[in-house]
Amino acid sequence: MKWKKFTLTTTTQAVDLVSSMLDDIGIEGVEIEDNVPLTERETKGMFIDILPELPPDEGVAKVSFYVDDDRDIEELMKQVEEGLDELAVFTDLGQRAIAASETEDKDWINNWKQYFKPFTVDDILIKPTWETIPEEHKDKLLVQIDPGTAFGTGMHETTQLCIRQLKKAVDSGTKLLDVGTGSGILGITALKLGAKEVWGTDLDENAITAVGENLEANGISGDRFHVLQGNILNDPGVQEWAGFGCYDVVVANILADVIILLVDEIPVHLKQGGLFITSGIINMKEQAVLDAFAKNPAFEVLEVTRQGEWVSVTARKR
Ligand SMILES: C[S@@+](CC[C@H](N)C(=O)[O-])C[C@H]1O[C@@H](n2cnc3c(N)ncnc32)[C@H](O)[C@@H]1O
Repeated sequence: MKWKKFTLTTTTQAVDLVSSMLDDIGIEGVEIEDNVPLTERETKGMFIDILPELPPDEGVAKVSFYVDDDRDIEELMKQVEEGLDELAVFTDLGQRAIAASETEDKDWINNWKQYFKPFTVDDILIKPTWETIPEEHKDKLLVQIDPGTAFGTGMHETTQLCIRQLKKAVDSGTKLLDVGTGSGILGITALKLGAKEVWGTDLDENAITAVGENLEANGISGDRFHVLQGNILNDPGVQEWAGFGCYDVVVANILADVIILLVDEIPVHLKQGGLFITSGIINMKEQAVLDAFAKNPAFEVLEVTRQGEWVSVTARKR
């Protein structure tokens, strides 16, 4: 589909009002660029570990919106200008300049698919559901994934670190808890490796649909992978649902700060001798994660593995 991009230069204080005005006239999904640093809460909510260095905020913001070619652009821009006139009465709109850029061909939801190609993690072939199996990989253990809008194609280093640890940890009796399951890639790989059953949690509701679809794509029955939206860190309902003292392996590929909190929650869910495989840890936070494990007498760290700038820590419950 063809889209035209318009960028309004305005003030940071006007951004919320402008976005709401655009929404009122049927323009959804605006893009905002400014130099206002994210709050700690925003950073956590977006699962970002390292923030870019920003120049000082000078109160200027750019609000971009996309309009598809089918719309009457002249009429729409008239409505935008009228909306801005109304806002100008009670807020400073700054420059209020609108720039139109070249028409682009964008499919926001599906654009990433062109970068997701079949790849291997040792003897496992991870393949988008829509691609065919490459001839040279026909002998590999096949995992098919369409993450949809959930996280987890398997291409990220942290997912691959977890998969390599799962290969060592999983056997035919394994009951696995997959915290932050996303597309379900880790749980599904564990099932393909022979695990008996998986329980997965995620904060993201999209994970529920993604896991269901990916189980189907892999020919795995739904009663082997149970999934729940919620936070095992602070929701007694989720903790109860997952169950206590019953897992051979827990895997969590999230972020160092979340792993540090999980170090105190996971022991109650693991069997004695069970393994906690963690990743999502950027190398500069490796020591903080190791310190958290060292502080908890329930765990002994067995192995630390690394790929690129990412780290995985595997610990055993004593
Ligand atoms: C990096 S993705 C990992 C997805 C997938 N497991 C993989 O390895 O590719 C992290 C996921 O953890 C989820 N998440 C973050 N904090 C969580 C928490 N406290 N409990 C459950 N899920 C969480 C996010 O929504 C996201 O889907």
